[in-house]
Amino acid sequence: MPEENHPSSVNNSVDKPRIESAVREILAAVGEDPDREGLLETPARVARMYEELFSGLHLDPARHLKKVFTETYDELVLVRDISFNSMCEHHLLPFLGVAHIGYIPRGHVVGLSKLARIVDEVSRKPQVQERMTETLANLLDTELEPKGVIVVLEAEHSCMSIRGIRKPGSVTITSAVRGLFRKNESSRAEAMALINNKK
Ligand SMILES: Nc1nc2c(ncn2[C@@H]2O[C@H](COP(=O)(O)OP(=O)(O)OP(=O)(O)O)[C@@H](O)[C@H]2O)c(=O)[nH]1
Ligand SMILES: [Zn+2]
Repeated sequence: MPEENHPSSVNNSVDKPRIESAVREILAAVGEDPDREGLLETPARVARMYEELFSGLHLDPARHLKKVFTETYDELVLVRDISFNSMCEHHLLPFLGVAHIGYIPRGHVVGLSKLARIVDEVSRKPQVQERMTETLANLLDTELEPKGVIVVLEAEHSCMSIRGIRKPGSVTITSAVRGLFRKNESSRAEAMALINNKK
């Protein structure tokens, strides 16, 4: 089977040699010696790391939501505390946290793991937290056509923790609602209470 069709292969759309030469340039530009022993393999490591961290650029997360199960259940389904890490597009530093994904089915449900799979895949690209939140909400809304969708992300941005304003511990919360959650305040409040009801 060719590598690009192998299910376990990371996509090969990332130009690793190009990343390697760019990383050598950065090392030289900051005053390092890219040829010293400890740094010799660094450009190749960074290239492999970016291939992993940006793999979402070349994947379609909607494919995880194509297989559904017919169910009459039409109350809230909520998976809370799905850990994720993404990359801030302004500084290329990670933002890390948890996603809470809820929806009210309309005749069919999706496997619970698929909600975590789409969080993983959507997270693996340079972006801002607001867009990641909207992307997840739109994906669920379009693919599942549920009665409602709620997505809440809580994350710490390392561009705010380790540089610049340096406020470790600050948490950014974003939310996106669709359908019933947009119109119905009590449904939204119920979902938010479950999300916030942390043990
Ligand atoms: N809205 C939003 N802003 C983000 C996100 N990630 C990082 N930022 C912000 O992006 C902004 C970029 O601001 P700039 O003034 O262009 O860059 P900067 O001089 O490095 O900013 P400072 O971080 O304030 O030093 C900063 O305020 C970051 O905190 C995000 O997911 N959403
Ligand atoms: Zn940033």
